[in-house]
Amino acid sequence: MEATIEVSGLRKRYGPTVALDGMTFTVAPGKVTGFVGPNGAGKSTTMRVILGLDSVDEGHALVGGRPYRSLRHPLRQVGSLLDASALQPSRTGRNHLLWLAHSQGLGARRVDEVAERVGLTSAIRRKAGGYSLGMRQRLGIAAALLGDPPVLVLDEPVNGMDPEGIRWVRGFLRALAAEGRAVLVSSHLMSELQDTADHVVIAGRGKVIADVGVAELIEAASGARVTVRTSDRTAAMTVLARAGATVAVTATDTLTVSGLSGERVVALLGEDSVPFSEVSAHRASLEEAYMELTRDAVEFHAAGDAR
Ligand SMILES: Nc1ncnc2c1ncn2[C@@H]1O[C@H](COP(=O)(O)OP(=O)(O)OP(=O)(O)O)[C@@H](O)[C@H]1O
Repeated sequence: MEATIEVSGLRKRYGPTVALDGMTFTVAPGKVTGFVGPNGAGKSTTMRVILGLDSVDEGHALVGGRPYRSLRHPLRQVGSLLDASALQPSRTGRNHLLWLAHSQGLGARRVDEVAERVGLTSAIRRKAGGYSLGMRQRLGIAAALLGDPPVLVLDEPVNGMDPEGIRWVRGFLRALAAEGRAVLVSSHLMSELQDTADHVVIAGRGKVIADVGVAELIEAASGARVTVRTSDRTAAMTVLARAGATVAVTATDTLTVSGLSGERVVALLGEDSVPFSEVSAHRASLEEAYMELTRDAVEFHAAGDAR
């Protein structure tokens, strides 16, 4: 099976709420594709449609060229994690996996393999009800991997994980993609995808607002700006503004300059003997790039979040 996901023109309403408004993107094999957007952007609904759990008013989603519901062995073709807390608390982690494995004609050996792969071996015989959210996420990822599927769909897999867990998921997702799998992973925080995603699909109000490689996105958001570090901020601002630059103060000793090249900044500061310890091309963080793109698409802001 070709390891791809194709989402094409999905439209869906819940009464007056437009959940999906033409959502369209493709997930390629061998990459981690981050699916990012503010709350209510339509990420979970899209994932449910990909997995055949939700219907749409228009459009279609294909996995390996076919609708999920027509796949012969769906769990061997697509692994998914939608809600890590959806488990029976009195069952051990191992029994939870055994129950799923049996439904796919898989045995106990595969269960122990995936438990080991996600680092749950020592806890796998304990009741899942006593697991932390992070351990439940690992159990959910183990379940997604049971059928060794070429496509993975994971909804907020780092939710509730501690920094060590988050680091583990990042490396793990990269390794799964390096094995040639198509990995679609959602998050409402771009920063969670830093060092993980090769590509991002940014959603807002039910549609795609950017579908772009991470390197390209950072490059575009960085713009033609220059970072200047100086012990004489006032003098530097005066000289650079006089030459026509737009200058913003980004820290006590740091300025971000637009409208002049790095070489020109160095020359101007040199001519006026303004001290500086660094002049470099500004590099936007993934978070910064994301904020710029989603500014107009945010459905609502958290209370107290000034606009
Ligand atoms: N079962 C439902 N009934 C009514 N409205 C729904 C239902 N499911 C989703 N919606 C609405 O559809 C829109 C998209 O929701 P969805 O959960 O797909 O977004 P999301 O990007 O996954 O957000 P979050 O990060 O909060 O999970 C939202 O406005 C949501 O309130």
